[in-house]
Amino acid sequence: MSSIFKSLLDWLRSLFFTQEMEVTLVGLQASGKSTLVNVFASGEFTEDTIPTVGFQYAAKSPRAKFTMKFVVDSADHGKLEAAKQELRNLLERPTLSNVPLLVLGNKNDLPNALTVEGVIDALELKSYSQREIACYSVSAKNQINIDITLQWLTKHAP
Ligand SMILES: Nc1nc2c(ncn2[C@@H]2O[C@H](COP(=O)(O)OP(=O)(O)OP(=O)(O)O)[C@@H](O)[C@H]2O)c(=O)[nH]1
Ligand SMILES: [Mg+2]
Repeated sequence: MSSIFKSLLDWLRSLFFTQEMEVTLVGLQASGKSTLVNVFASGEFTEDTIPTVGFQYAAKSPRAKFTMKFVVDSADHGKLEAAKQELRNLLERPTLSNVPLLVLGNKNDLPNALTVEGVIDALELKSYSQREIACYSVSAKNQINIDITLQWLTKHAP
């Protein structure tokens, strides 16, 4: 990674951590949630092959505003139907009706990964017309589009 790009990313990360917000990261098994949490917190990709039992907890603030991210393995085509259903079930909950949502198609470094348009289609994101949804294609491994993800989170902080 170039040093200018790295310092930009470090700056975004520091902005992000001066804000108080609560982010919930949801996704199917092995979509890369823990890896992303590590990348956001430390900037380092650590090969995380240990599945999380229960939930992983980074930091919490009492004044936190609630935002949500939904992680999809964009290279695992067999799981997209299940991801679509789980997302639909989640978004039908009345308590989540006003929560901004960012969908991340992770692992875009893999050769068969869907494009961002492919993720939008596979998850039928256009059917949620009443809700604020953004969708990015990212790679926790190669740190692709982690900058715009941090920007989105910063913008949605209180
Ligand atoms: N190629 C590639 N592999 C990734 C990426 N992100 C995560 N992985 C790999 O995907 C596997 C699962 O990652 P985890 O972060 O453990 O996934 P998780 O969503 O936390 O999984 P559970 O805790 O079981 O729900 C690991 O082997 C990671 O190294 C990525 O951007 N690219
Ligand atoms: Mg995990």
